[in-house]
Amino acid sequence: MLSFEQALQNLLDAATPPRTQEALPLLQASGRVLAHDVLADLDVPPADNSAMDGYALRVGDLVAGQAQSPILPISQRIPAGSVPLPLQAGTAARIFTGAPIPSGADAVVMQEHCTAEGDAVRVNQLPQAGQNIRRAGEDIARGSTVLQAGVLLGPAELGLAASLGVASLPVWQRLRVAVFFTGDELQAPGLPLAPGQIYNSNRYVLVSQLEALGCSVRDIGSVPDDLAATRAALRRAAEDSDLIITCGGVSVGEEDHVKAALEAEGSLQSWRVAIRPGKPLAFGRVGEVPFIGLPGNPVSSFVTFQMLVRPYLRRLQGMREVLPRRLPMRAAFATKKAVPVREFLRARCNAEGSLELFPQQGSAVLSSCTWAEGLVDKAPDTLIEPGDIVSYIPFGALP
Ligand SMILES: Nc1nc2c(c(=O)[nH]1)N[C@H]1C(S)=C(S)[C@@H](COP(=O)(O)OP(=O)(O)OC[C@H]3O[C@@H](n4cnc5c(N)ncnc54)[C@H](O)[C@@H]3O)O[C@H]1N2
Ligand code: MOO
Ligand SMILES: [Mg+2]
Repeated sequence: MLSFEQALQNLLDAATPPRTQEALPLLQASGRVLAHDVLADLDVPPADNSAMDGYALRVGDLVAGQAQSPILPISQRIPAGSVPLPLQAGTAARIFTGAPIPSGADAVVMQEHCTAEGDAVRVNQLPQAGQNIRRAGEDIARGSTVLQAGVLLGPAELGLAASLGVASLPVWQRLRVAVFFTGDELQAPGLPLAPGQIYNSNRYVLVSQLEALGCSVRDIGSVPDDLAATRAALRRAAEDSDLIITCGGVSVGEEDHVKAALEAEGSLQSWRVAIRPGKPLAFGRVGEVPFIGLPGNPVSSFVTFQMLVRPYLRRLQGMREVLPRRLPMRAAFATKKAVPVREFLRARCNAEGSLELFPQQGSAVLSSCTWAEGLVDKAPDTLIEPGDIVSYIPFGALP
Protein backbone atom coordinates (compact mmCIF):
# COMPACT_ATOMS: atom_id res chain seq x y z
CA MET A 1 0.00 0.00 0.00
CA LEU A 2 1.47 3.39 -0.97
CA SER A 3 1.79 6.28 1.46
CA PHE A 4 0.07 9.52 0.50
CA GLU A 5 3.44 11.07 -0.36
CA GLN A 6 4.47 8.11 -2.54
CA ALA A 7 1.14 8.15 -4.38
CA LEU A 8 1.44 11.87 -5.00
CA GLN A 9 5.08 11.65 -6.06
CA ASN A 10 4.34 8.75 -8.41
CA LEU A 11 1.63 10.80 -10.06
CA LEU A 12 3.76 13.93 -10.36
CA ASP A 13 6.73 11.95 -11.71
CA ALA A 14 4.48 10.34 -14.30
CA ALA A 15 2.91 13.64 -15.37
CA THR A 16 4.26 14.40 -18.82
CA PRO A 17 3.97 18.16 -19.48
CA PRO A 18 1.72 19.22 -22.37
CA ARG A 19 3.26 19.59 -25.80
CA THR A 20 0.56 20.83 -28.13
CA GLN A 21 -0.56 24.41 -28.01
CA GLU A 22 -3.00 26.59 -29.92
CA ALA A 23 -3.53 30.33 -30.24
CA LEU A 24 -7.01 31.37 -29.19
CA PRO A 25 -8.79 34.72 -29.35
CA LEU A 26 -8.95 36.16 -25.84
CA LEU A 27 -12.57 35.34 -25.07
CA GLN A 28 -12.09 31.73 -26.15
CA ALA A 29 -9.03 31.41 -23.90
CA SER A 30 -11.01 31.72 -20.65
CA GLY A 31 -10.46 28.66 -18.45
CA ARG A 32 -7.44 27.56 -20.48
CA VAL A 33 -3.80 27.29 -19.40
CA LEU A 34 -1.34 29.82 -20.80
CA ALA A 35 1.46 28.11 -22.72
CA HIS A 36 4.03 30.92 -22.75
CA ASP A 37 4.86 34.02 -20.69
CA VAL A 38 3.28 37.23 -21.96
CA LEU A 39 5.60 40.26 -21.93
CA ALA A 40 4.47 43.88 -22.23
CA ASP A 41 5.66 45.62 -25.38
CA LEU A 42 4.20 48.93 -24.26
CA ASP A 43 3.61 50.90 -21.08
CA VAL A 44 0.15 50.78 -19.51
CA PRO A 45 -1.13 53.42 -19.39
CA PRO A 46 0.69 54.45 -22.56
CA ALA A 47 0.90 58.11 -21.46
CA ASP A 48 0.32 60.21 -18.32
CA ASN A 49 -3.42 60.75 -17.97
CA SER A 50 -5.85 62.40 -15.61
CA ALA A 51 -7.37 60.42 -12.75
CA MET A 52 -10.13 63.00 -12.27
CA ASP A 53 -12.52 65.39 -14.03
CA GLY A 54 -11.03 68.80 -13.29
CA TYR A 55 -8.32 71.18 -14.45
CA ALA A 56 -4.72 70.44 -15.46
CA LEU A 57 -2.34 73.17 -14.41
CA ARG A 58 1.14 74.06 -13.21
CA VAL A 59 1.21 74.29 -9.39
CA GLY A 60 3.79 77.08 -9.62
CA ASP A 61 1.27 79.27 -11.49
CA LEU A 62 -1.10 79.02 -8.50
CA VAL A 63 1.45 79.84 -5.86
CA ALA A 64 2.93 82.76 -7.80
CA GLY A 65 -0.28 84.71 -7.44
CA GLN A 66 -0.19 84.34 -3.58
CA ALA A 67 -4.01 84.66 -3.65
CA GLN A 68 -6.03 82.32 -1.36
CA SER A 69 -8.16 81.13 -4.28
CA PRO A 70 -6.16 81.96 -7.36
CA ILE A 71 -7.97 82.19 -10.68
CA LEU A 72 -6.56 80.96 -14.03
CA PRO A 73 -7.91 81.46 -17.55
CA ILE A 74 -8.87 78.18 -19.31
CA SER A 75 -6.74 77.75 -22.41
CA GLN A 76 -7.98 74.38 -23.81
CA ARG A 77 -10.42 71.53 -23.25
CA ILE A 78 -9.07 67.96 -23.21
CA PRO A 79 -11.62 65.14 -23.36
CA ALA A 80 -10.38 61.52 -23.14
CA GLY A 81 -9.17 60.32 -26.55
CA SER A 82 -8.06 63.80 -27.70
CA VAL A 83 -4.47 65.01 -28.16
CA PRO A 84 -3.72 68.10 -26.01
CA LEU A 85 -1.60 71.14 -26.89
CA PRO A 86 1.26 72.08 -24.55
CA LEU A 87 -0.16 73.99 -21.55
CA GLN A 88 0.15 77.78 -21.92
CA ALA A 89 1.96 79.28 -18.91
CA GLY A 90 -0.39 80.90 -16.39
CA THR A 91 -3.46 79.01 -17.68
CA ALA A 92 -5.44 75.88 -16.80
CA ALA A 93 -6.78 73.18 -19.16
CA ARG A 94 -10.22 71.68 -18.64
CA ILE A 95 -9.55 67.94 -18.49
CA PHE A 96 -11.57 64.76 -18.01
CA THR A 97 -10.75 61.41 -16.44
CA GLY A 98 -8.48 59.34 -18.68
CA ALA A 99 -7.51 62.26 -20.91
CA PRO A 100 -3.79 62.79 -21.65
CA ILE A 101 -1.99 65.36 -19.48
CA PRO A 102 -0.80 68.37 -21.54
CA SER A 103 2.99 68.86 -21.44
CA GLY A 104 3.88 71.55 -18.91
CA ALA A 105 1.11 70.61 -16.46
CA ASP A 106 2.17 68.96 -13.19
CA ALA A 107 -1.14 68.43 -11.36
CA VAL A 108 -4.88 68.03 -11.88
CA VAL A 109 -7.24 69.66 -9.43
CA MET A 110 -10.65 68.00 -9.06
CA GLN A 111 -13.55 70.13 -10.25
CA GLU A 112 -15.11 69.76 -6.76
CA HIS A 113 -12.19 71.86 -5.48
CA CYS A 114 -12.76 74.62 -8.02
CA THR A 115 -15.34 77.18 -9.10
CA ALA A 116 -15.85 77.75 -12.84
CA GLU A 117 -16.13 81.45 -13.59
CA GLY A 118 -16.91 81.93 -17.27
CA ASP A 119 -13.80 81.01 -19.27
CA ALA A 120 -11.68 80.96 -16.12
CA VAL A 121 -11.42 78.71 -13.08
CA ARG A 122 -10.99 79.68 -9.41
CA VAL A 123 -8.96 77.06 -7.53
CA ASN A 124 -10.26 76.74 -3.94
CA GLN A 125 -8.01 73.88 -2.80
CA LEU A 126 -4.39 73.97 -4.00
CA PRO A 127 -3.20 70.57 -5.39
CA GLN A 128 0.18 68.98 -4.70
CA ALA A 129 2.53 68.51 -7.65
CA GLY A 130 1.72 65.16 -9.29
CA GLN A 131 -1.73 64.96 -7.72
CA ASN A 132 -4.45 63.12 -9.74
CA ILE A 133 -2.02 62.17 -12.51
CA ARG A 134 -1.75 58.49 -13.52
CA ARG A 135 1.79 58.06 -14.80
CA ALA A 136 2.65 56.19 -18.00
CA GLY A 137 3.58 52.58 -17.14
CA GLU A 138 2.47 52.78 -13.52
CA ASP A 139 0.25 49.73 -14.09
CA ILE A 140 2.50 47.77 -16.47
CA ALA A 141 6.06 48.71 -17.47
CA ARG A 142 7.15 47.96 -21.04
CA GLY A 143 9.22 44.74 -21.16
CA SER A 144 7.86 43.28 -17.91
CA THR A 145 6.34 39.79 -17.70
CA VAL A 146 2.62 40.33 -17.33
CA LEU A 147 1.33 36.74 -17.37
CA GLN A 148 3.35 33.63 -16.54
CA ALA A 149 3.10 30.40 -18.48
CA GLY A 150 0.98 27.89 -16.56
CA VAL A 151 -1.61 30.34 -15.27
CA LEU A 152 -5.26 29.31 -15.59
CA LEU A 153 -6.70 32.20 -17.58
CA GLY A 154 -9.57 34.01 -15.89
CA PRO A 155 -11.24 37.41 -16.35
CA ALA A 156 -8.39 39.48 -14.85
CA GLU A 157 -5.75 37.71 -16.94
CA LEU A 158 -7.75 38.22 -20.16
CA GLY A 159 -8.26 41.88 -19.28
CA LEU A 160 -4.59 42.40 -18.58
CA ALA A 161 -3.66 40.81 -21.91
CA ALA A 162 -6.20 43.03 -23.67
CA SER A 163 -4.76 46.10 -21.92
CA LEU A 164 -1.51 45.33 -23.73
CA GLY A 165 -3.28 45.12 -27.06
CA VAL A 166 -2.92 41.32 -27.17
CA ALA A 167 -5.82 39.82 -29.15
CA SER A 168 -5.01 36.10 -28.81
CA LEU A 169 -3.06 33.92 -26.40
CA PRO A 170 -1.05 30.68 -26.76
CA VAL A 171 -2.74 28.02 -24.62
CA TRP A 172 -2.05 24.35 -24.05
CA GLN A 173 -4.40 21.96 -25.75
CA ARG A 174 -7.07 20.80 -23.31
CA LEU A 175 -6.35 17.52 -21.56
CA ARG A 176 -8.75 14.93 -22.94
CA VAL A 177 -10.07 12.89 -19.99
CA ALA A 178 -12.33 9.88 -20.50
CA VAL A 179 -14.46 8.92 -17.51
CA PHE A 180 -16.89 6.18 -16.61
CA PHE A 181 -18.76 5.08 -13.53
CA THR A 182 -19.28 1.49 -12.46
CA GLY A 183 -22.19 0.06 -10.51
CA ASP A 184 -25.40 -1.84 -11.24
CA GLU A 185 -27.01 0.33 -8.61
CA LEU A 186 -26.47 3.61 -10.45
CA GLN A 187 -29.36 5.60 -11.84
CA ALA A 188 -29.16 8.93 -13.66
CA PRO A 189 -30.71 11.90 -11.82
CA GLY A 190 -34.12 12.81 -13.26
CA LEU A 191 -35.14 9.18 -13.70
CA PRO A 192 -37.08 7.20 -11.09
CA LEU A 193 -35.12 4.96 -8.73
CA ALA A 194 -35.86 1.25 -8.92
CA PRO A 195 -35.51 -0.68 -5.64
CA GLY A 196 -31.81 -1.02 -4.78
CA GLN A 197 -30.70 1.83 -7.00
CA ILE A 198 -29.00 5.09 -6.02
CA TYR A 199 -28.32 8.19 -8.04
CA ASN A 200 -24.94 8.53 -9.73
CA SER A 201 -23.67 11.56 -7.80
CA ASN A 202 -19.97 10.91 -8.41
CA ARG A 203 -20.39 11.75 -12.09
CA TYR A 204 -21.37 15.34 -11.28
CA VAL A 205 -18.59 15.79 -8.77
CA LEU A 206 -15.90 14.37 -11.04
CA VAL A 207 -16.93 15.94 -14.33
CA SER A 208 -17.36 19.39 -12.79
CA GLN A 209 -14.01 19.15 -11.01
CA LEU A 210 -12.32 18.19 -14.30
CA GLU A 211 -13.98 20.97 -16.26
CA ALA A 212 -13.09 23.51 -13.58
CA LEU A 213 -9.47 22.56 -14.25
CA GLY A 214 -9.85 23.17 -17.99
CA CYS A 215 -10.02 19.51 -19.04
CA SER A 216 -12.24 18.32 -21.87
CA VAL A 217 -14.25 15.37 -20.59
CA ARG A 218 -15.59 12.43 -22.60
CA ASP A 219 -18.15 10.62 -20.46
CA ILE A 220 -18.43 6.95 -21.40
CA GLY A 221 -21.34 6.70 -18.93
CA SER A 222 -22.33 4.08 -16.36
CA VAL A 223 -20.92 0.60 -16.67
CA PRO A 224 -22.50 -2.44 -14.99
CA ASP A 225 -20.56 -4.51 -12.46
CA ASP A 226 -19.39 -6.92 -15.12
CA LEU A 227 -15.82 -7.71 -16.16
CA ALA A 228 -16.41 -7.82 -19.90
CA ALA A 229 -18.38 -4.57 -19.82
CA THR A 230 -15.66 -2.90 -17.75
CA ARG A 231 -12.95 -4.13 -20.13
CA ALA A 232 -14.91 -2.85 -23.13
CA ALA A 233 -15.38 0.51 -21.40
CA LEU A 234 -11.64 0.72 -20.74
CA ARG A 235 -10.89 0.06 -24.40
CA ARG A 236 -13.32 2.77 -25.46
CA ALA A 237 -11.98 5.17 -22.85
CA ALA A 238 -8.42 4.66 -24.09
CA GLU A 239 -9.30 5.83 -27.62
CA ASP A 240 -8.18 9.45 -28.21
CA SER A 241 -7.69 10.20 -24.53
CA ASP A 242 -4.83 11.60 -22.50
CA LEU A 243 -6.16 10.14 -19.24
CA ILE A 244 -8.83 7.74 -18.01
CA ILE A 245 -10.53 8.23 -14.66
CA THR A 246 -13.14 5.83 -13.35
CA CYS A 247 -15.24 5.83 -10.20
CA GLY A 248 -16.17 2.71 -8.26
CA GLY A 249 -15.41 -0.95 -8.35
CA VAL A 250 -11.79 -0.75 -7.16
CA SER A 251 -12.13 -2.42 -3.77
CA VAL A 252 -12.04 -6.10 -2.87
CA GLY A 253 -15.53 -7.43 -3.61
CA GLU A 254 -16.36 -9.90 -6.38
CA GLU A 255 -18.46 -7.17 -7.92
CA ASP A 256 -15.44 -4.87 -8.16
CA HIS A 257 -14.08 -5.45 -11.67
CA VAL A 258 -11.99 -2.39 -12.39
CA LYS A 259 -8.67 -3.80 -11.21
CA ALA A 260 -9.14 -7.09 -13.09
CA ALA A 261 -10.25 -5.21 -16.21
CA LEU A 262 -7.22 -2.96 -15.97
CA GLU A 263 -4.88 -5.91 -15.60
CA ALA A 264 -6.50 -7.50 -18.65
CA GLU A 265 -6.54 -4.39 -20.84
CA GLY A 266 -3.46 -2.63 -19.54
CA SER A 267 -1.32 -2.66 -16.42
CA LEU A 268 -2.06 -2.00 -12.76
CA GLN A 269 0.81 0.02 -11.30
CA SER A 270 -0.42 0.44 -7.79
CA TRP A 271 -3.50 -0.12 -5.73
CA ARG A 272 -4.48 1.24 -2.36
CA VAL A 273 -3.04 4.26 -0.62
CA ALA A 274 -2.67 4.51 3.16
CA ILE A 275 -5.22 7.28 3.48
CA ARG A 276 -8.77 7.62 4.67
CA PRO A 277 -11.01 8.30 2.86
CA GLY A 278 -9.69 7.07 -0.47
CA LYS A 279 -7.78 3.92 0.38
CA PRO A 280 -8.60 1.70 -2.66
CA LEU A 281 -7.18 4.14 -5.20
CA ALA A 282 -5.79 2.42 -8.30
CA PHE A 283 -3.20 3.71 -10.77
CA GLY A 284 -2.21 2.12 -14.04
CA ARG A 285 -2.15 2.47 -17.79
CA VAL A 286 -4.21 1.25 -20.70
CA GLY A 287 -1.71 1.14 -23.51
CA GLU A 288 -0.04 4.55 -23.34
CA VAL A 289 -2.98 6.17 -21.56
CA PRO A 290 -2.61 6.74 -17.81
CA PHE A 291 -5.45 5.42 -15.66
CA ILE A 292 -6.79 6.40 -12.25
CA GLY A 293 -9.46 4.32 -10.56
CA LEU A 294 -11.19 6.42 -7.90
CA PRO A 295 -13.09 4.65 -5.14
CA GLY A 296 -16.86 4.59 -5.38
CA ASN A 297 -17.64 6.13 -2.02
CA PRO A 298 -18.60 9.70 -2.86
CA VAL A 299 -16.37 11.35 -0.28
CA SER A 300 -13.48 9.06 -1.18
CA SER A 301 -13.62 10.09 -4.82
CA PHE A 302 -14.08 13.75 -3.88
CA VAL A 303 -11.17 13.88 -1.42
CA THR A 304 -8.75 11.76 -3.50
CA PHE A 305 -9.47 14.00 -6.46
CA GLN A 306 -8.78 17.12 -4.44
CA MET A 307 -5.60 15.87 -2.78
CA LEU A 308 -4.03 13.67 -5.47
CA VAL A 309 -5.67 13.99 -8.87
CA ARG A 310 -5.73 17.79 -8.94
CA PRO A 311 -1.96 18.26 -8.51
CA TYR A 312 -1.44 15.58 -11.18
CA LEU A 313 -3.85 17.25 -13.61
CA ARG A 314 -2.26 20.63 -12.99
CA ARG A 315 1.13 19.31 -13.97
CA LEU A 316 -0.27 17.41 -16.97
CA GLN A 317 -1.78 20.67 -18.13
CA GLY A 318 1.37 22.71 -17.65
CA MET A 319 -0.16 24.70 -14.80
CA ARG A 320 2.10 26.43 -12.32
CA GLU A 321 3.07 24.39 -9.30
CA VAL A 322 1.13 25.69 -6.32
CA LEU A 323 1.12 23.78 -3.04
CA PRO A 324 -2.13 23.58 -1.09
CA ARG A 325 -2.05 26.32 1.54
CA ARG A 326 -2.13 24.73 4.98
CA LEU A 327 -3.22 26.77 7.98
CA PRO A 328 -2.21 25.89 11.52
CA MET A 329 -5.56 26.06 13.33
CA ARG A 330 -6.86 25.15 16.74
CA ALA A 331 -9.08 22.08 16.98
CA ALA A 332 -12.38 22.35 18.81
CA PHE A 333 -12.86 18.58 18.56
CA ALA A 334 -11.33 15.32 19.72
CA THR A 335 -10.74 12.25 17.57
CA LYS A 336 -11.66 8.92 19.11
CA LYS A 337 -9.10 6.48 17.77
CA ALA A 338 -5.68 6.51 16.21
CA VAL A 339 -5.74 4.76 12.82
CA PRO A 340 -2.59 3.57 10.99
CA VAL A 341 -3.36 5.66 7.90
CA ARG A 342 -3.29 9.35 7.09
CA GLU A 343 -6.73 10.89 7.44
CA PHE A 344 -8.32 13.85 5.75
CA LEU A 345 -11.13 14.97 8.06
CA ARG A 346 -13.90 17.26 6.84
CA ALA A 347 -13.99 20.38 8.95
CA ARG A 348 -14.86 24.01 9.04
CA CYS A 349 -14.09 27.05 11.12
CA ASN A 350 -16.54 27.98 13.90
CA ALA A 351 -17.44 31.42 15.24
CA GLU A 352 -14.57 31.24 17.74
CA GLY A 353 -12.08 30.68 14.92
CA SER A 354 -11.33 27.06 15.72
CA LEU A 355 -12.13 23.95 13.75
CA GLU A 356 -15.16 21.71 14.09
CA LEU A 357 -15.57 18.34 12.44
CA PHE A 358 -18.59 17.22 10.52
CA PRO A 359 -20.21 14.76 12.92
CA GLN A 360 -20.20 11.89 10.44
CA GLN A 361 -16.79 11.30 8.88
CA GLY A 362 -17.94 8.29 6.88
CA SER A 363 -16.86 8.30 3.24
CA ALA A 364 -20.36 7.84 1.87
CA VAL A 365 -21.65 11.01 3.56
CA LEU A 366 -21.53 13.42 0.64
CA SER A 367 -23.43 16.13 2.55
CA SER A 368 -20.26 16.57 4.64
CA CYS A 369 -18.56 18.02 1.57
CA THR A 370 -21.00 20.89 1.28
CA TRP A 371 -20.91 21.54 5.05
CA ALA A 372 -17.10 21.41 5.32
CA GLU A 373 -14.87 24.20 4.13
CA GLY A 374 -11.70 22.16 4.15
CA LEU A 375 -9.78 19.14 5.39
CA VAL A 376 -7.80 18.51 8.55
CA ASP A 377 -4.70 16.57 7.54
CA LYS A 378 -4.20 14.05 10.37
CA ALA A 379 -1.03 11.95 10.57
CA PRO A 380 -1.25 8.17 10.97
CA ASP A 381 -1.50 6.72 14.50
CA THR A 382 -2.26 10.06 16.12
CA LEU A 383 -5.12 11.49 18.12
CA ILE A 384 -6.33 15.07 18.16
CA GLU A 385 -7.42 16.68 21.40
CA PRO A 386 -9.40 19.92 21.78
CA GLY A 387 -7.00 22.85 21.61
CA ASP A 388 -4.42 21.00 19.51
CA ILE A 389 -2.99 22.95 16.58
CA VAL A 390 -3.74 20.98 13.41
CA SER A 391 -2.90 21.30 9.71
CA TYR A 392 -6.01 22.56 7.91
CA ILE A 393 -6.37 22.81 4.14
CA PRO A 394 -9.27 25.02 3.07
CA PHE A 395 -10.91 23.74 -0.12
CA GLY A 396 -10.44 27.21 -1.55
CA ALA A 397 -6.71 27.04 -0.87
CA LEU A 398 -6.31 23.94 -2.98
CA PRO A 399 -4.53 24.94 -6.17
N1 LIG B 1 -14.29 -5.82 2.83
C1 LIG B 1 -13.94 -4.60 2.43
N2 LIG B 1 -14.89 -3.79 1.89
C2 LIG B 1 -14.53 -2.54 1.50
C3 LIG B 1 -13.21 -2.08 1.63
C4 LIG B 1 -12.24 -2.98 2.19
O1 LIG B 1 -11.06 -2.66 2.30
N3 LIG B 1 -12.66 -4.21 2.59
N4 LIG B 1 -12.90 -0.79 1.22
C5 LIG B 1 -13.94 0.15 1.53
C6 LIG B 1 -13.52 1.49 1.10
S1 LIG B 1 -12.33 2.21 2.02
C7 LIG B 1 -14.06 2.10 0.02
S2 LIG B 1 -13.60 3.69 -0.43
C8 LIG B 1 -15.05 1.42 -0.83
C9 LIG B 1 -14.69 1.66 -2.29
O2 LIG B 1 -15.20 0.62 -3.03
P1 LIG B 1 -15.27 0.65 -4.61
O3 LIG B 1 -14.28 1.56 -5.18
O4 LIG B 1 -15.23 -0.77 -4.99
O5 LIG B 1 -16.68 1.29 -4.83
P2 LIG B 1 -18.04 0.56 -5.03
O6 LIG B 1 -18.05 -0.70 -4.24
O7 LIG B 1 -18.37 0.48 -6.45
O8 LIG B 1 -19.03 1.60 -4.32
C10 LIG B 1 -18.77 1.98 -3.01
C11 LIG B 1 -19.98 2.75 -2.52
O9 LIG B 1 -20.11 3.94 -3.28
C12 LIG B 1 -21.35 3.98 -3.97
N5 LIG B 1 -21.10 4.50 -5.31
C13 LIG B 1 -20.35 3.91 -6.28
N6 LIG B 1 -20.35 4.66 -7.40
C14 LIG B 1 -21.12 5.75 -7.13
C15 LIG B 1 -21.52 6.88 -7.90
N7 LIG B 1 -21.12 7.03 -9.17
N8 LIG B 1 -22.30 7.80 -7.31
C16 LIG B 1 -22.71 7.64 -6.04
N9 LIG B 1 -22.36 6.59 -5.23
C17 LIG B 1 -21.58 5.65 -5.80
C18 LIG B 1 -21.79 2.54 -4.03
O10 LIG B 1 -23.18 2.47 -4.14
C19 LIG B 1 -21.29 1.99 -2.72
O11 LIG B 1 -22.16 2.32 -1.67
O12 LIG B 1 -15.10 0.01 -0.55
C20 LIG B 1 -15.24 -0.28 0.83
N10 LIG B 1 -15.46 -1.71 1.00
O1 MOO C 1 -11.41 4.67 1.33
MO1 MOO C 1 -12.77 4.58 1.92
O2 MOO C 1 -12.96 6.03 1.28
O3 MOO C 1 -12.20 4.97 3.49
O4 MOO C 1 -14.22 4.47 2.35
MG1 LIG D 1 -16.77 -2.09 -4.31
